[in-house]
Amino acid sequence: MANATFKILTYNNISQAGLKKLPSDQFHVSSDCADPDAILLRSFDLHGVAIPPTVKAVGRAGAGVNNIPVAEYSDLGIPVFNAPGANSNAVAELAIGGMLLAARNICAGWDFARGLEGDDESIHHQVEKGKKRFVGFELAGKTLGVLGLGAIGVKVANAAAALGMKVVGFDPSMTVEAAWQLSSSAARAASVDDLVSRADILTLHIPLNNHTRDTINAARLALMKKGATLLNFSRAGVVNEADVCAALESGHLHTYICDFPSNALAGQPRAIALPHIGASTEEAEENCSVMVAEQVRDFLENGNIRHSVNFPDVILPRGESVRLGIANRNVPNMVGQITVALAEANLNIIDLLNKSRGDYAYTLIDLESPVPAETLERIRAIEGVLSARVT
Ligand SMILES: NC(=O)C1=CN([C@@H]2O[C@H](COP(=O)(O)OP(=O)(O)OC[C@H]3O[C@@H](n4cnc5c(N)ncnc54)[C@H](O)[C@@H]3O)[C@@H](O)[C@H]2O)C=CC1
Ligand SMILES: O=C(O)CCC(=O)C(=O)O
Repeated sequence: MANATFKILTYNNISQAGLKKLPSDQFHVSSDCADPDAILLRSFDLHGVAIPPTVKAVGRAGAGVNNIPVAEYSDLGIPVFNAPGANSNAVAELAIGGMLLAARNICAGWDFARGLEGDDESIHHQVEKGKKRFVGFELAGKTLGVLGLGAIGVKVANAAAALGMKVVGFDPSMTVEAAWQLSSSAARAASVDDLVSRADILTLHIPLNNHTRDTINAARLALMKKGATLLNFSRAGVVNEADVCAALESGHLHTYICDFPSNALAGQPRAIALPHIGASTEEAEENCSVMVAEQVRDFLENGNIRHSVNFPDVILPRGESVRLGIANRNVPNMVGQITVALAEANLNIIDLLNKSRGDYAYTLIDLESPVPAETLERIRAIEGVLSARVT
């Protein structure tokens, strides 16, 4: 819709590169807005937050959406967008860094070196005497287990293979695109249990949801090789932290490297917890904000859906026509009832695209003439229609 002004509420620090995609003559972007058309956020937790009824879209400038009540928004017909792959390189590089931290005892060694006192000759003497405490191991030849072969997992697997590691992965829902990108040297584990039992180093790159919570628990830790290393740049909840601490204390697990500090981990000398910086590079922040801002803008202006986690991709090229975007339940006769309402208002359809995804569907309809308010209300009142909007 030309000259529309949309209000965007931001939580967290959204990179300027993305905000520039929302020109100020058409978008009011603010961290304080009572009636936003869309919300842009990173890790802010929206669970339990009552969002205003004006909200039409939510954009997560990142990958994980466990901080967003996606099912609740689906029932309101609100698409949740994310930025698949946009920060994957940043996380993959940090995961490789995490492996090196563990393999070469870098944090403990650096701590020791920074604590040395005396003149340089004395420091040199203490270094040569003390360094035997920090003997590590090389990555080449070790087996890396990768759980979750999506955007991040595949990049970690390929980088590890290039470092001479043997890579084994498990992902029952790997996409064809990810499979094309994965190094042909990577082996396929038969199950999570098989994967964890084969790994010298296990790295987790799965989303946190009801199926993946506590994936690494006492039983799985017991299957791991004695002295193995666990990396978690996914989410705190995909491991059972108490079980990880117990495995560190028994010595069965040698090191736990993660992006999620906690009081329990602070008391573990062989746990290294970074402050959720996996995606904290300028490049990743820009990529995520640009991708999600463009997607939210296209939805607000044209009703197009691209990279939503709860609705299908539905994209129609935009002409001069009036456009109607309808989110509905994926049940019979939705398009039938909608087109009857349009026909009875004497509205001629120029183009129509309807796609479904699981329990939900989305319909874009281009019309020759404006939709009267009562027709829009009639469509909204159809059982199964979740939201309807003219753009
Ligand atoms: N530390 C940080 O700052 C960041 C953390 N993340 C976390 O990493 C996760 C993965 O990110 P991406 O690779 O970009 O997502 P992605 O969606 O490209 O890949 C996730 C993969 O996990 C697989 N998967 C899901 N459940 C599984 C299971 N039970 N067993 C094995 N595989 C399973 C999926 O099939 C998919 O291929 C995000 O959901 C997020 O939680 C992502 C970006 C930054
Ligand atoms: O925005 C961030 O820094 C967190 C990134 C993240 O965890 C994700 O993209 O899933």
